[in-house]
Amino acid sequence: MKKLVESQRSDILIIDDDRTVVIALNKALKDLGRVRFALNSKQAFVMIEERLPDLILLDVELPDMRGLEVCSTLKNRPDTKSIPVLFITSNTEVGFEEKVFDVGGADYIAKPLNPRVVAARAKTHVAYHRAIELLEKLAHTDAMTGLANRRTFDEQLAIEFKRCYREQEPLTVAIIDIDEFKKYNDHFGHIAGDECIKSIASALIRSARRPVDLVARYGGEEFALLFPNTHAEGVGMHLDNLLHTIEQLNLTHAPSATHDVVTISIGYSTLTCKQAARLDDWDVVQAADKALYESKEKGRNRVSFAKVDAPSSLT
Ligand SMILES: Nc1nc2c(ncn2[C@@H]2O[C@H](COP(=O)(O)OP(=O)(O)OP(=O)(O)O)[C@@H](O)[C@H]2O)c(=O)[nH]1
Repeated sequence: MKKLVESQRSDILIIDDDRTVVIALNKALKDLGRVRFALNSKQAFVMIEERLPDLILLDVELPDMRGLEVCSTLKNRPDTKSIPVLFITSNTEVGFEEKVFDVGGADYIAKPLNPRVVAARAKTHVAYHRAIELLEKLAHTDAMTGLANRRTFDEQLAIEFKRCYREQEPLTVAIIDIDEFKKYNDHFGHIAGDECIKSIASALIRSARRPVDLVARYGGEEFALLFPNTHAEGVGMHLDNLLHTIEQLNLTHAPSATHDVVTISIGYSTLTCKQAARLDDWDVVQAADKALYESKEKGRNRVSFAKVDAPSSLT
């Protein structure tokens, strides 16, 4: 893990309007990676959009916005909240230290700057940030396929469910299961079974239509797809195409299986914003699961749709 954390070049953003400070910091930090600098907060936010830095060194007093405000803004944005912010200050006011931590600052360095202290602190924070990012990634990724894992699916489902209600947009969920996979494993062995799951996972990710659509490994030989802002009609044809895509992978199935090549079954369901107002996010998954069961019952290698039922407490 240490190697992975250190392998990429880090990106450090200095936000300070004092050019002498910028020059001193650049000299102290250039060995740690790429150093960029902004002279005010407006410039800084543009640079952050271009690329998320691994560390921000922030002057407390900027010409257009207070450093504390800049830090609060960053900590309130999902994409920047985990970036460590190190304040640079000559402020000796009582209580200032608390203010830095109150707005989510990682630490502060007092002027006059000591280049070795700056470099040491920066290095520690970059390493922490990298390690946390890596852990986050590992916690949300299925190790075998590289797809999003069940945890990511559950989290994203909860987010999209709320959005469905708030923005009055439908939300479609599909569950996919590899057909007669036990026969595949029994015939070819577990390692070949893993390779088969990986091939299907790659095909599913290649077939994703939009960046917002989520493809996850739901568990075992099951996958789950999330289509935000999408009606059932918008997804049906795509799912039919997925059946063909998997068939065309031409993965030879076990001799005892119904089809010569590996196939999948799909169930899907759509939640409208009206339903989101009175149901749970799991109701749409349950409905998709019910539809998957129907696909299996009807002979596999097919797509079925099921309406979201009212929860038992409402029926
Ligand atoms: N190789 C491999 N096999 C897995 C993995 N996860 C689950 N399986 C296997 O997938 C098989 C699923 O079998 P079943 O649930 O009986 O279903 P099936 O044989 O696919 O039959 P249908 O779903 O009815 O078409 C089991 O043999 C599991 O051991 C995995 O990560 N790797």
